[in-house]
Amino acid sequence: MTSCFSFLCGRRSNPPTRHSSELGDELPGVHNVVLYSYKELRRATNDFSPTNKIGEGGFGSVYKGKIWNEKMAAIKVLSPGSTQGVKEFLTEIQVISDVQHENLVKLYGCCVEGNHRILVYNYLENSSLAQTLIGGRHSSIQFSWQTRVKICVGVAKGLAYLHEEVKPPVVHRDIKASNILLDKDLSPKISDFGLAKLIPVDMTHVSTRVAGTIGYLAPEYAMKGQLTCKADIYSFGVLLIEIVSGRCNTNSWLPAEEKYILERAWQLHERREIVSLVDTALNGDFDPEQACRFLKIGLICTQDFPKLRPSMSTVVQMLTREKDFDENKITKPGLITDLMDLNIKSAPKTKAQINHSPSNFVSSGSDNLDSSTLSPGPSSQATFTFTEVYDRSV
Ligand SMILES: Nc1ncnc2c1ncn2[C@@H]1O[C@H](COP(=O)(O)OP(=O)(O)OP(=O)(O)O)[C@@H](O)[C@H]1O
Repeated sequence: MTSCFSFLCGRRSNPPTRHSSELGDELPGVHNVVLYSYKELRRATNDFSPTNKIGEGGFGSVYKGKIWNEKMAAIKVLSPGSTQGVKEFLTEIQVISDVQHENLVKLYGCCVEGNHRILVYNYLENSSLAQTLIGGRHSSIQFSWQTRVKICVGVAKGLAYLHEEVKPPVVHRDIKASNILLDKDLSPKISDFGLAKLIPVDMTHVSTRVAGTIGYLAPEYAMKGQLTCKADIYSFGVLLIEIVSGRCNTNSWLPAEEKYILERAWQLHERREIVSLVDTALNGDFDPEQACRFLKIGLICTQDFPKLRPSMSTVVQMLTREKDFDENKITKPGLITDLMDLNIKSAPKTKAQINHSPSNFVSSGSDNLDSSTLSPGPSSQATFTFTEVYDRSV
């Protein structure tokens, strides 16, 4: 047994079969991860039956299944042959095996056997925000104003924990609606840590190749590969406006001036009509002062200049009214259209290129990314990775 994992002994009355693993050599010092056998997970999912399939992402398929003590789990199977996926698999384990917070998804363990790479999480009954509130898919869940407030504050608290309590700080890099899962009480859990980066405490930023999801990408990160916690804060700002408005950040079917949610929010803010962005599905049943406040905090989080974006703990205080802000100081946010103009008009070709090969382009299920122009279509909410650009990953 060469594994460096420390297993969770004593917590289980009848733990799953444990296997020695090459993963231990790849991730020395990883704690608190249970190793499941492939046989056990096959049994749990009825041989990965399509009827137990609950989702599909860039990583591979996700199945529902009962693990050793009748506990329901979400079982994420990495597609065979995905090099990028293996990297994300390892990052995911490294990052979330060590952190615990009520607004972060819980990793129960993993399976590493032969070519099989599988992650096992706690199962969240109400799927993701992308499949329910945002994205226009059919869902019977009613998102009242109070539920939306709970979701926004919960996600903000989860991020504040990652940025300010975990050492070294963790930048998630892919905050978006499909990575916010909801439990049976509609409490939010941030998921998908495959792109996360640990920021050394003595560094102001790390330079890295760009990965994430168009529509949520902070301009300085998309253009220069400069990654700080402020990139997550930008993505959170976009998500916050999506939750209040009940719509996706980009919708090509809408008239030009309404296509991009951030642009729309800024126009309406300037006209002092931002309240009209609040989801009409609420039928007016919301606190207008609080809703406008949330939308303005979304604009503050997405300011073009990263220093103007508050820290996540400040965002939590702003959302919960513990801290005020001066709305006259809100300037134009970093807009996706400006970013696209820059990419198309001025970036050297090698810098603007996105490589489509499966090893470095991560896209979600049926989602389609028009990467030649960086033009976001109605369903361009898939995670992607630019290559050859800022290839100085830390
Ligand atoms: N712990 C979980 N509990 C319940 N459902 C889950 C869980 N994890 C994932 N899912 C479901 O599986 C879907 C796919 O998840 P996955 O994280 O693989 O991809 P994604 O975030 O949708 O896309 P991408 O890979 O582009 O980021 C989710 O949208 C969700 O519906």
